[in-house]
Amino acid sequence: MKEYKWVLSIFFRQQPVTMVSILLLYILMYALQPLELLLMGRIIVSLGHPSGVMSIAILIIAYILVYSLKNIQYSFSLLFIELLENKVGALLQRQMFTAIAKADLDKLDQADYLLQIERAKDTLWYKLTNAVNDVFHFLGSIAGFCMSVWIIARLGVLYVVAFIVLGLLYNYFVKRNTEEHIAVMKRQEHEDRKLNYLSRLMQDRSNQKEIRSFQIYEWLESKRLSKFDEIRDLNMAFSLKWTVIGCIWSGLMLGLENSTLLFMCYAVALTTLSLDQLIVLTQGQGQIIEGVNSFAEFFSEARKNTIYIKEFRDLITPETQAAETPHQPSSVLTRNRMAMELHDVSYSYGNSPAVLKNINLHIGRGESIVLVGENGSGKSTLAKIMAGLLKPTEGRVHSYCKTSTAAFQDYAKFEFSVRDNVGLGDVASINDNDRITEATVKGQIHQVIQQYPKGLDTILGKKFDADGIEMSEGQWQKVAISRAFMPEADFIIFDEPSASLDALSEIQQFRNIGKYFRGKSVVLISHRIGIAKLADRIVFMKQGEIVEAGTHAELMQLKGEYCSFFKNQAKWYDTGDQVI
Ligand SMILES: Nc1ncnc2c1ncn2[C@@H]1O[C@H](COP(=O)(O)OP(=O)(O)OP(=O)(O)O)[C@@H](O)[C@H]1O
Repeated sequence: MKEYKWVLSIFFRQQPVTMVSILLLYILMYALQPLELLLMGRIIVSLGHPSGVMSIAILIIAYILVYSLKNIQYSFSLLFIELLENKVGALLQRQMFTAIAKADLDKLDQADYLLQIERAKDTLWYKLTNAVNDVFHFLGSIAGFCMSVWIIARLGVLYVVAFIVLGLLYNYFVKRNTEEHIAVMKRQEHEDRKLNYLSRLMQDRSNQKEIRSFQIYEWLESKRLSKFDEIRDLNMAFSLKWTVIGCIWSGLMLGLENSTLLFMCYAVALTTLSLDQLIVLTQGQGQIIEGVNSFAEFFSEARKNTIYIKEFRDLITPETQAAETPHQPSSVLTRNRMAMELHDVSYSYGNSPAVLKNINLHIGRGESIVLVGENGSGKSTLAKIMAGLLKPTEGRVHSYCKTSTAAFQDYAKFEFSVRDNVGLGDVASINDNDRITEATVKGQIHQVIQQYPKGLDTILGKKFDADGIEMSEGQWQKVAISRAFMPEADFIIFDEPSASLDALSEIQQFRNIGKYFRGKSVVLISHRIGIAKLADRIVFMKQGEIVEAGTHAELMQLKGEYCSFFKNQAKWYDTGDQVI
């Protein structure tokens, strides 16, 4: 119920007038039901006295009025609910995407977090307004239930007790069904994600090359089908079991309900009950049972919804940051000289062993550093920590630079215009043609864009625009690099900015980085060892640790890890060039 309170407080804060209006409409709707019952009883009594034609007419008009009011109320409450859904939904959706944008990057690879996002999306559009709707129904049904009990109690308290017992028996069924449904739901969600993944695999363009070349369509399809069958069987088993139980239970309940009806008919025969009272009682029986049922259904739905709402709430609630280890504030001199300091930084992805261990690194203002090391030695992880995309599991990072920019090997491909793709590097200048053009020159994609008839307005990608341009991987990378040239940054991170570039473009790219970022702090990761020679300092990493650091000459003289790494790579290239 904590979650329901949270949802209601959000909705009441955002849309107080709409919420109060819906609440009043619901109470009115439920209170009108027993009123209908009363009027019906009165009409039947009046029919036995033909002299009161006028009073019968008034009663019938009142009955029609109440009936119409109920329908009008229903239509309006639907309208208000839709209004709530759109207004509050939009706000919460924004909060959800903000939370995702702020989450540690590592989380976006974790199954639990991805499932949480799926549940949150579901919650946003259905479960939240459902929760509000359910609460209103619940409050309304309490009002209706109380009125029905009052009407029936006047005919005999025993009837009220009997009808409530009948309602409770119905609910035993609902309770058991809910418990099992929750278990099935949880299991199905995991399987659904796997099924969606397999379906996406087969429709995603980037996978089609491998799927066709290796002819793995049948294998994938059988995997998808078997997952589909597994989910279907899970659902069918649940539905079948509860359909059978439901039939038996309904049969039993019908028997019990009819027994009470027979008893009431017997009372009419004995003239202890009048005909109009019998009608009021049979109607009232339905309303009381329905009332008890709606209470049970409310709690059962609440149990299911709570799971989702809690996930949504956890997702949009920022994590409380662990208290930072106190440290000596850096002196003004340090701040003026340093761009970034890393103290005893370690990092683990989830519960896996640490992939970075006790990294201590100081990067000076205007210094260029190249991170070198074998695959998996932790270079990209370190770059992401420097860029603030990952928070160190242990240790501290101090950045003394105001603005930074980065280009990563797994760059984003936005299916927007060239202008947007490049301009997003500095959103404030997204319409500044001169700056965007300048960035494309630095990123070496200007000449290609010039050939497009729509120039900077050319849409990249064909998913949403038939006239869109499909770029090659290297061209896409040049667009990503151009983006990194947009901001006036004083700290620059390039994680393999040339992985997809041809050899000449690659050499030019490194020259451009040196030329346009002269005087700035640059951290560069590259597998092309020759460019390391151009850096002020080379940092060699192995198994998550910095094992050597120094200039190319110093490290070659050391004849350690870097020296043998360099020699091994250099023998495959013509080392006569400045850049290998
Ligand atoms: N999202 C992730 N989740 C779990 N482990 C990861 C993740 N990304 C990287 N790793 C692990 O962290 C270690 C370091 O990876 P990282 O990408 O930082 O190395 P790298 O030196 O940049 O490698 P490469 O030269 O191949 O790009 C690897 O063992 C890798 O398996």
